[in-house]
Amino acid sequence: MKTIFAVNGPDLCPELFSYFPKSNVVHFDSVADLLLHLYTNRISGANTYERTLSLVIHQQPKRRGRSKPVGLQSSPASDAVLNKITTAELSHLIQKQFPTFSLSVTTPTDASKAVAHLLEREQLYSNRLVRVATWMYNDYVGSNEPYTGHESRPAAHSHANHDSYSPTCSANVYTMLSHLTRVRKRRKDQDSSFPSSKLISSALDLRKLINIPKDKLSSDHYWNLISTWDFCATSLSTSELIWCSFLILKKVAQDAGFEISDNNLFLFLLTVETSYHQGNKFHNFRHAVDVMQATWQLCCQLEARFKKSSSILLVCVAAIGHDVGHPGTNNALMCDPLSPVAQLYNKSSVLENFHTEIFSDLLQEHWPQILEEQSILSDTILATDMALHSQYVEQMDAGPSEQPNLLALVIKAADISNVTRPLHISTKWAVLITCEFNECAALLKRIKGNDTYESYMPECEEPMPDCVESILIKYPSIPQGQLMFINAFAECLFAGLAECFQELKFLHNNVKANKKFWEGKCK
Ligand SMILES: Nc1ncnc2c1ncn2[C@@H]1O[C@@H]2COP(=O)(O)O[C@H]2[C@H]1O
Repeated sequence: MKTIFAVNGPDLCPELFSYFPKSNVVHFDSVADLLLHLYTNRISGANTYERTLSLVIHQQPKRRGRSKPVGLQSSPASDAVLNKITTAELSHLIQKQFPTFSLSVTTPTDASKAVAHLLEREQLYSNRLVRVATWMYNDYVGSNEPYTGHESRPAAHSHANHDSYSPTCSANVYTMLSHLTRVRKRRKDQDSSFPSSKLISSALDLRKLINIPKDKLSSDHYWNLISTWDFCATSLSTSELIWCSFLILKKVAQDAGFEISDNNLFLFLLTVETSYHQGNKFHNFRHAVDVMQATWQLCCQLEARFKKSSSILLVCVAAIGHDVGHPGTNNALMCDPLSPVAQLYNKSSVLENFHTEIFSDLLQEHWPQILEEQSILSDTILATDMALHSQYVEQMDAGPSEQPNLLALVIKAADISNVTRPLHISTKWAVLITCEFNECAALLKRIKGNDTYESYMPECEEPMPDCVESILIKYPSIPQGQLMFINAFAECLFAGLAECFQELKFLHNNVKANKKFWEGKCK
């Protein structure tokens, strides 16, 4: 545990410092300052709040004197209102705004207990593979024994980390099950008694968090970047990714007549960003922005074919949320060994169902109007399940009367469109997915008990070289892998799309050109 955040000047008992150095306690005078600090560190990458366990010790205000729950108030001095929330409310707000953070909130009274508990877990959690296994399998603690699955665990043990919401001491170690459980509880209780995230957008000017050089902002720099197929999300910072997403969504929302203020749109995007695991090599916010930009570009090409102006907005929103909470693995690993989340979804489109449910909850809070077309959201996200790939390709081949839903086809194409980007961009995505595949293989080996967690050496940690030839020297297996993926999945999809929609012929031409290059490298 790197830091303890102390909010509102709590009395910290001396016992605490037998576990933890005093110098590592950071004090905040207000909840607003704490939130700004969390966002700033996350956006800059200084602390993702995923690799380590963090703790907030919150001094609850002495006198409240309010009759309504905070979430229902609209005070002009919102930051003052924000500062009056209880520890339970702060814990709830943080879990809602920073869903993937392993950040616990506690009272001064429970602080020592919480610190001891977190320190006990922390050493294990510092290993990336143990973290991923914990997210997926919930009760998994990274022992070097083979893991056999959720069903086979004794009941008492299987919920060891299933932290039901406890206001005073919730040792919040992120897991997919706890995320889903919270979302389901919110839906069931419709709990308006807890603070609405709107409290944050009315208290903070979120635009100020986006750190971008002035000269780039004042010109058409980002607008030019997002308006072409040469968009390269891998070379953008988190601030720039949020800014590009803001530009796209503001435009398509305006065209569709779906009102959202700039500050609420920033809050939505910040919450989407914190719903992705920044430490994943491929399935992270960067991939989400890449897929949304591709989706938007494809929609611009196909614009005349859409019956409703809201379609483009809905599919762009679906695209940015289509992988929220992704553990950086795959459905096969979710199902074998059986994870609790796979069990809940009956092993069917497990990750896609999970993303849909998590993202619907996020939209309910931040942009409920989008949920008026809930079926578009779920149909498009579910369409990204590669288990359905051949079904889509076959339907397209069967002729116009059998054609699948156009929006589903667009997001599906966008999801694997990295192989149709210009070669220097496509190669970078290839490296990232290859590193993620390698990590999955390493995890599987440890789950089976064939290697130890301690021996794991993370890959792709240094910056990637810029030119294709240098990348291939470092990652010689890329050409073979790309050829396999293009031959097995991508080429038939883009050929089918080109056949049905001549506007999308460029995708087929691009993938054929990239394939030729990879073939040349495999000779
Ligand atoms: N460039 C690529 N090379 C190999 N596999 C890819 C590539 N891009 C996408 N994929 C695979 O296609 C899948 C699409 O769905 P997922 O995002 O679940 O996971 C993705 C990867 O498994």
